[in-house]
Amino acid sequence: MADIIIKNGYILTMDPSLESIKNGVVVIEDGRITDVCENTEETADTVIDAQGSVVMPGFVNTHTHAGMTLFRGYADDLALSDWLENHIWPAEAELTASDVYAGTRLACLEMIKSGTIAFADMYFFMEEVGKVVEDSGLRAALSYGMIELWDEEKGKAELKKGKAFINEWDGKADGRISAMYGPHAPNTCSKEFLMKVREQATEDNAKIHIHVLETEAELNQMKDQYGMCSVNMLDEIDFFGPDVLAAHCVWLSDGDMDILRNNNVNISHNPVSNMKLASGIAPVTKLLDRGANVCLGTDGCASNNNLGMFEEMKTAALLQKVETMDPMALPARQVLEMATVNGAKALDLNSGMIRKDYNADVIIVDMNKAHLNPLYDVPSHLVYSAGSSDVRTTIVNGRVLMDDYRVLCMDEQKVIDEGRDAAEKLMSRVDAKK
Ligand SMILES: N[C@@H](CCSC[C@H]1O[C@@H](n2cnc3c(=O)[nH]cnc32)[C@H](O)[C@@H]1O)C(=O)O
Ligand SMILES: [Zn+2]
Repeated sequence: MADIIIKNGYILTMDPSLESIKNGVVVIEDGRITDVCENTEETADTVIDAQGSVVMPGFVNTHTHAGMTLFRGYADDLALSDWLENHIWPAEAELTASDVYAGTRLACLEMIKSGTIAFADMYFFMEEVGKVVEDSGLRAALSYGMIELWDEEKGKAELKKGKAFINEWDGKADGRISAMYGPHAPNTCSKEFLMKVREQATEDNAKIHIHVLETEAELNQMKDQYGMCSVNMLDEIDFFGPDVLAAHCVWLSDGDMDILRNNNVNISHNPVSNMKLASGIAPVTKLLDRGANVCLGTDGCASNNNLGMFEEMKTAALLQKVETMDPMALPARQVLEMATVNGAKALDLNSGMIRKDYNADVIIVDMNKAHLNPLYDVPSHLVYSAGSSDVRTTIVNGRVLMDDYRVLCMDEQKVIDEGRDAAEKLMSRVDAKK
């Protein structure tokens, strides 16, 4: 007997070798998908009727700072350097472990409710993030964000923290958690420090998560300092590889794109954050045309201001169209791939498709809504019309985290209340320092 059978749904497989099934069945056992078909004789403990819904792989959010939910709407409408240096960093200086715990729980609740099954995170107090991910049932690739600022002693201490986190957390929660090194960016970490991180990551067989060329200011700073851009500098020190997840990559030349593609670097595009901070427009269409693995992230809640992947998909599609002045650029199906298949590839997850032997990381999207009717084309609706609140069921590793809009893995109201309380106390400490 299987654990779960989902029946009567439109199965959007995202599997290039298996077309979508109009009225199909997904069978789940021991955390894996064991069958995807039109009909089954199989029985299960739990049978989910997905009538009028789309059954699809859950989203992979490849760049966020989950704990930053506490700064949602705190400092809007500012440029990145002013925003970070004068608002976010002073506030983050007051963060405690329990704040990050509360903020990350709020983030996980939001992600489960909006159909995200895995996320890549870079922040402080990552042990707290690990605990939240372990309990919530989600998957995550976690990194302690290391900022060195050309201070050798600070660099040593940061690398030590990064390594300790990896030693303790990589592979935890039945393999749902992986740990990465998180050197913040080429303009907050020296070349020497980045070389050390690369060496250490190779030795520990750990991946690397880093911000790259998010702003024009970074590009200019790099040119002044090294006489070349971040991508060239990182290439020169042999930093790149398929184990690198580079967030943003906005200010790329054609040569930079070739370098990223040739080194199989995973690129997290975060269009809402890039638009809100007026960082610029990443050349996503050109990267995808070259065959690069471009995935999708929301960035933190202070620059977005939510973790919804539906909104991120729509924004990505619209932004490329207006950037290239080509309405055919980045069509719905391709954006969906970025948010599922490509994200899973970047984090090395056996997820991102509804396919036999893949992880049972499945969401059910309710199409019986005014804004989703009539329905001609499923990918089109998912990208251009649907929203976070249309997700009715979220399953990760074969565990139902949300069933028909009811969150089962945490007390929703308590998580909201505790997030609000933590933010209020944090802000009174920040105000007292002013
Ligand atoms: N150990 C470091 C913490 C780094 S966590 C990662 C950092 O990235 C910051 N961050 C969030 N969004 C962005 C972004 O879009 N660009 C650059 N940094 C960001 C975030 O606020 C946090 O300070 C320290 O002691 O400061
Ligand atoms: Zn970021």
